[in-house]
Amino acid sequence: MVKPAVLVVNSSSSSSRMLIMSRASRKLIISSCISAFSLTHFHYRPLTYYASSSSSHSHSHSTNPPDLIRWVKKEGGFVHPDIKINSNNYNYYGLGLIASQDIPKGSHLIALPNHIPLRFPNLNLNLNDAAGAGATEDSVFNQLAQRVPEELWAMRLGLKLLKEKATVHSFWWPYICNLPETYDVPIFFPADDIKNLQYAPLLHQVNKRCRFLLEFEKEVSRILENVKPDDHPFGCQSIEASSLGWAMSAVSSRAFRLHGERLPDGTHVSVPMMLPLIDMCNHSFDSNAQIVQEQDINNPNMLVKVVAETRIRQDDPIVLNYGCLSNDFFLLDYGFVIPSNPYDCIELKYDGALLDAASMTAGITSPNFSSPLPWQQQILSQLSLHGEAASLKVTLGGPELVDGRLLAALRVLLASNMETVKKHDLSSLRSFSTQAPAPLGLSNEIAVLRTIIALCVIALGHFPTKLMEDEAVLKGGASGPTRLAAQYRIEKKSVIIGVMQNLSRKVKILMSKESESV
Ligand SMILES: C[S@@+](CC[C@H](N)C(=O)[O-])C[C@H]1O[C@@H](n2cnc3c(N)ncnc32)[C@H](O)[C@@H]1O
Repeated sequence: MVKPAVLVVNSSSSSSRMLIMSRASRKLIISSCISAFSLTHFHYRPLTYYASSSSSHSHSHSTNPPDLIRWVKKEGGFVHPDIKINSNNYNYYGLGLIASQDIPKGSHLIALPNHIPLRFPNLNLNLNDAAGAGATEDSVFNQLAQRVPEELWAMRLGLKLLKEKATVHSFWWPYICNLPETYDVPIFFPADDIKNLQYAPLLHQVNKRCRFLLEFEKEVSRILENVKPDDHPFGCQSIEASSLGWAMSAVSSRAFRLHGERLPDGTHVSVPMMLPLIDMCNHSFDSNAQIVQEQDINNPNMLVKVVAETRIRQDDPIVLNYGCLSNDFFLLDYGFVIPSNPYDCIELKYDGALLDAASMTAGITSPNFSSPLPWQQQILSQLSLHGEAASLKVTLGGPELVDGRLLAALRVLLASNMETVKKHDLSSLRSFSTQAPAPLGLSNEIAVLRTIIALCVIALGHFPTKLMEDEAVLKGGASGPTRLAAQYRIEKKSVIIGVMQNLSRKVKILMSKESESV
């Protein structure tokens, strides 16, 4: 079973695409629709790409692409006779796969042989040869790929996609023609809409990607400057940040991670790949199909297939679960937001002064989060919330509701005596179970939950707009990135409100238990 590792978005057609660095409030028009590259080499196609537009939210595929199902079958793949590509919900999810008849559970829907997926080539080159006289097309390509940090692996596979897009007789041309021409991911949002995401961890990621693309554009141009036409991986076309962004978004929104070669410890490396036709399936947490990889990656037979997990009724879309991801990942990589996403959460920095403020707001006198006692510091260190190796990122929301480390820290710091705390191990202090609803006593637990509720109030106050204002943006008919940004922040605020409501209910129950016990 594999999951998509990256994602897509698209929006309306537009004649310009922009990459924005919101932190510096700079709006950089990276290129006009089709840049003035020169087609100096016969075997290459122009690397056209289009920007996401701020005016509407619609996927943009080319108008008359080759028949993808026919191509997959011609290449030895299997496609169930009762599935077809559907464009009826085009404006919302883009294209998708749909059942034209009832399909029984367990049916094989699609199978792809080894040569159809698009993956990063295993070049195994000596990097010292990659520049200068000994450079070949592969070595130049490899040198570019080596410049991409591991965490931006989508860009690495994106380079391969751009290379194939530039090649006239590319084997993958029928697939590439079917890819959306635009993506609604935040790197293509106008500066104001990036700013309107209003949530620092996501803004940080968006800025990081934009900065990387702008820097990488320069590096690519430097590396390709003196490369001979025959060795140029992109047919002598200039590669701009916007085409790099297109490729990275195409991969991040459609790639799946499959098992690669087996390592000595028995595990497998995971290899991101683009899976033609399979990547036409849209996402649902309530999926009706799943990807199954049965063969070794080097097996020439069927590499990967999609199997019906449930009975699929006529006209139902065929949907995969892209993964239990937060809306940050869905938006950043795929360009959409899931309403009431059970995996969405907010990140906070564990900060003594902030917790003191929250605790005092909750009516707790003299909290000592900023100055924990030595025995409390010791436990905080065990929780990695104190000391040099501390990792201060904690979360609220999602399946855990309250980060176990945060919960344990609050319980310990609001505890009046060390002996009671020492009777408990860390795992019970971290746990939010109904069996042990208050490991350090009712009043300690009530103070802990009230502090978290106050923390939520502070977090909500950090958003520049109110929920009602965001909802008015949607009601006002905003579209494209403005709508997505509003949806995103509505969901983030809803996560916080959900945590507050849940904890308030728990406080009520604990208070009634407390009054019963008096
Ligand atoms: C793997 S592709 C699926 C095929 C795609 N719809 C197309 O037109 O080519 C993933 C993209 O489909 C769209 N998508 C998939 N599932 C979605 C969902 N549940 N809600 C909104 N958009 C979705 C997003 O644009 C996402 O980036």
